[in-house]
Amino acid sequence: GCPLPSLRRPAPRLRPRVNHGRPRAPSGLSEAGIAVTWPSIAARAGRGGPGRPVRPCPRGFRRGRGDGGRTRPEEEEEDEAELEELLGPSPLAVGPGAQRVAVVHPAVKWGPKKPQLTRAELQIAEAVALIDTLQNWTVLEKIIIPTKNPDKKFIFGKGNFQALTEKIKKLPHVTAVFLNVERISSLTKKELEDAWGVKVFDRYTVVLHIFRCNARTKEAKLQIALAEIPLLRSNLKNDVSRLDQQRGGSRYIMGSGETFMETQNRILKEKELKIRNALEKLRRKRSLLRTQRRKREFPIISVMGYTNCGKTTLIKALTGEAGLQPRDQLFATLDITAHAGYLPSHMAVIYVDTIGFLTDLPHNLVESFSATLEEVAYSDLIVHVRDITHPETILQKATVLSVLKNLNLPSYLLDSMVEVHNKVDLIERYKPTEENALAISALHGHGLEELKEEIEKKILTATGKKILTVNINLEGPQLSWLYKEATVQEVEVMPEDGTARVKVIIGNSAFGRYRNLFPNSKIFMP
Ligand SMILES: Nc1nc2c(ncn2[C@@H]2O[C@H](COP(=O)(O)OP(=O)(O)OP(=O)(O)O)[C@@H](O)[C@H]2O)c(=O)[nH]1
Ligand SMILES: [Mg+2]
Repeated sequence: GCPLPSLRRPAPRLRPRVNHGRPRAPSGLSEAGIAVTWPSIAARAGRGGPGRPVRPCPRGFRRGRGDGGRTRPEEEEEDEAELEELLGPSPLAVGPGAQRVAVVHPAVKWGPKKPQLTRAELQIAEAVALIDTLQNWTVLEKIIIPTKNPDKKFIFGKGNFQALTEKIKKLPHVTAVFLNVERISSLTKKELEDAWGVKVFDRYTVVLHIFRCNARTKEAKLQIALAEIPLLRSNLKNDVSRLDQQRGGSRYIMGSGETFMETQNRILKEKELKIRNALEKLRRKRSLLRTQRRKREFPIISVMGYTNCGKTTLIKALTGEAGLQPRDQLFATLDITAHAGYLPSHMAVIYVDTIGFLTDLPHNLVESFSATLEEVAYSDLIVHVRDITHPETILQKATVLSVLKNLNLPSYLLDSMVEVHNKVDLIERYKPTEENALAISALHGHGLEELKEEIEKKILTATGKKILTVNINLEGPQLSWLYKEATVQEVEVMPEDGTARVKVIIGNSAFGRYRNLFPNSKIFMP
């Protein structure tokens, strides 16, 4: 089924809490709208340093993503009404019912279109995984049909088509055929449906359906609605030309001077514009969020990788957040969500969970989601997670790297990327062949300490921060200055001489100012 969750109301603004003695919670982030989820501190007793009480988790943090930071409730209600309208039922929706599917994969036999890296069986396996992702959908039959050119209007040769039609007709329990090509025209779809007597879906429709079922936030829903527009447009063209053939010539809508086609096209154009505007509004809010993030200086780590490689599982393991739900599904995560965690030196960071990648992801869909991925440009580090047990792990890596390249990310982000080889619990004595790659099991928690060390090293380089210990006089202003300008991690008081050793994470410019202001303060570099 495909439940349609109702639109969530923005939560009220939250006030950040002052918090000394341990890393501050990145509270300001939730103010600006992104959901930052904060791991339970109680589960990390001992992290706060010896003898210091461990504070409970800051209250009021929302789980998942919402949209906050708005001021006028009337304006919000208007937006909400417009969104409800834009996100109403789609004519392209596949419907919630169960489907028993025959997967038909046209395998290219020869010629320039022959895929270099992917074998037909693996492509079929991915097609089956897409179907299995959908509740109530099952694969009854897998059929590979040789073809010369899958992009042609008629995907199969005449003989093949007849054989296939006979085969499908002999499968009485099948309710739909999933033709594993990127897209078929609505005309071809209709012809095939007439010939086979069942519904016919292409990759685009199936992926779109999965997205629709998994979308939780307004932004994801809007992006899906946007991805549907070109499909609606081409359907309209086909429908109209079919009508014209039947009736002979265009019809005018009474009194309007517009043909049916023109009216429908105009309506579509208006809808597209509205969706783009609504998305733009959400994005403006997010850029506000970015400035806030910058100001508060919480390093951001984007966790990326092929779908189902274990991104969500890894973030769950790194943040100890129980609410995260990794699923053995493709595109389980559709929305960018942020989650707070600590690095070994107690530095607070934000991990960003992202949408997974897929080879041959329909072009329009990638486009409608690339804006979401552009956010990655504002992170300090990318962690690339790979499912090292997958037979196509090398192709998957190539796909991810090529998508990342097309996002126009700053080169330092690509150069500093951390490559993580996940699911090593499934392979005996696994050793990465790539230099610098880290072997982990996100599920069983192996290799996570090393990973955190590596992340911390790179984050310190990326953000130009240092970790150091300074000696201060408790009567002087140093301690409160440090609390204000840097992140104080530990304060070790020496009562006999009224001083303290303070461990801080400090940016370059703040460090320069500290040295000017307190030239006599002793500094211990690590
Ligand atoms: N054996 C094993 N399974 C793992 C490991 N990490 C993740 N998995 C499993 O892989 C599946 C996918 O995990 P997710 O964390 O949802 O993957 P994802 O990359 O977030 O997937 P999408 O959001 O769909 O792109 C789940 O069934 C996890 O339990 C691991 O280290 N070992
Ligand atoms: Mg996920």
